[in-house]
Formats: sequence, structure tokens, C-alpha cells
Amino acid sequence: MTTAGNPFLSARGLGLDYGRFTAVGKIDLELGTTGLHSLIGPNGAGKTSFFNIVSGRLPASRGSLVFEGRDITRSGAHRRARLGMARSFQVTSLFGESSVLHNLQMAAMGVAPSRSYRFWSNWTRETQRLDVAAEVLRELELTRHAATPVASLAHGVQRVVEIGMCLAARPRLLLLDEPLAGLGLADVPRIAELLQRLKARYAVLLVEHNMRVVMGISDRITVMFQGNVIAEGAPAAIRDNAQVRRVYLGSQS
Ligand SMILES: Nc1ncnc2c1ncn2[C@@H]1O[C@H](COP(=O)(O)OP(=O)(O)OP(=O)(O)O)[C@@H](O)[C@H]1O
Repeated sequence: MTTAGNPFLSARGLGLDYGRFTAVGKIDLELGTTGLHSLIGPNGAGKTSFFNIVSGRLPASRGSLVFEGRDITRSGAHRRARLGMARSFQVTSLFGESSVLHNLQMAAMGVAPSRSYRFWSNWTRETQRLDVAAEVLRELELTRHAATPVASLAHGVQRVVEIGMCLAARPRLLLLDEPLAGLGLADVPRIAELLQRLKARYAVLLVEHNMRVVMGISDRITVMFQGNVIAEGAPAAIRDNAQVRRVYLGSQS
């Protein structure tokens, strides 16, 4: 997961204002081609706002974002998705009455390369859609749920399908916004173990409040507070950082 010389994703001075309020100051952050980088910080620190400018949901107010050597600072969310960035879906964006396989096929529709000859284009797209969905089923060990309507799955399995919807777009960078939120205690280890596996194949940027899991699975952690980075490092260094401790203790009082 080296970033030496040529980072996979590089944010430089990236920031966001809502009117006159600065939600994200100037953030520098680099990701390698694999590995899990977590973004943590107390409520209101600016994590979701930062995610929104990385995914292209909101335009940055300042700074630059480079993905695989391409400046995407001004690119919209669709272009970023085509280039290989995927943001996690919420369960509400799944078709609840449709099967897991059908949902994954829908998500895979965006991956076919454009072809000059329409007939072959359609044929290729259909075939690829089926192949990719089947691959994702295997990758996430969802094959036995393939025909099950999403709405009737247990909550923890629905969360796996949400992550599968990201993977069906065949991205290389996953932006996962609180994938453990709302899960029962019994489901947390399953998703944590899945994230642990995914980071070997993808670059993962994670926003998550579950500190035990973040400390256990992250390669690096960036800590935000009031729109700025106050620490970045390996989990052990972050755990021992006095300023980070102060910020978290302060936010609980
Ligand atoms: N659309 C908006 N307009 C104005 N201010 C906003 C808007 N969205 C967020 N904010 C403010 O920007 C700051 C950062 O919010 P953001 O949601 O990015 O923080 P966060 O770290 O993701 O918080 P949480 O952990 O609670 O989700 C907060 O002060 C928030 O109130």
C-alpha cells in the first residue's frame, strides 16, 4: 500500500465551505492502491463533508484532488465513478423486492465499456453484467442468497449487499461511510472481517465511529477536528496521541 512518489489518490488543501461557514479547512491526504485509511473525529468534525468532496457529490471550495495522476477536482460524481471510485449505497437505494442477484446486476450495468458497434455493445454489456454480478456474489460469499429478495435478508446481510453494490461497479477505490452504523453487535464482526478482506484488493477510505473496529483494521488513520486534520498515523500512534484523546474526551463531556 505504498504511496511513495505516486499516490493513488491525493488530496491537497482540499476544503469545503457552506456559505460563510468552513466545514473542511485544508485537508492533505494520500491513499495507496490498497489498504484501509480511516477518517475519524467527533461529531461535526467535517468527515462527511470531506467524503462529499472526494466522491464529487459536492464541489470543493479550495484545493485539488488527483486520482491516478488525473486532476479530478472539477469532475462530477459520475465521471469519478467511471474512473473507479465507488461510494457505499444506503439500504434505501436497494430494490427491496428484487433478488440480491438482480440488484447486483443493476449495479453492474454501468461497467460495460462503450463499443462503436451497437449490437456487440449490447451483447457484451449483458454478458459482462451477468459475469460481474456472479463474481461479486462469490467474492462476498452471497451465492446462497442470490435469489432472495433483499428486503427479507437479515440486516447484516443487507449491509454486505450494499457493499456488493459498490463492488459491482468494479471500482478500485471504495468510499465507505459508516458501514457499521445501525448494526447489531452480532453483525459487527462480520462486516469488520469483510472490510479487512477488501483492503487487500482495494483502496478503502472509511468513515466510522466504532473505534474498536477502526483501531483493529486500519492501516492509517486521519483524525479531523473542526474541519482540520489534527493527527495522522498508524492506529497505535493515534491511540497514544494526547491531542486526539483530549478532543474525544472533550466531545463526550
Ligand atoms: N448542508 C450544510 N449546510 C451548512 N452546514 C453544514 C451542512 N452540512 C454539514 N454542515 C456543518 O458542517 C460541519 C461538519 O459536518 P459533517 O457532517 O461533515 O461532520 P461529520 O464529521 O461527518 O459529523 P458526524 O460524525 O456527526 O456525521 C458541522 O458543523 C455541520 O453542522
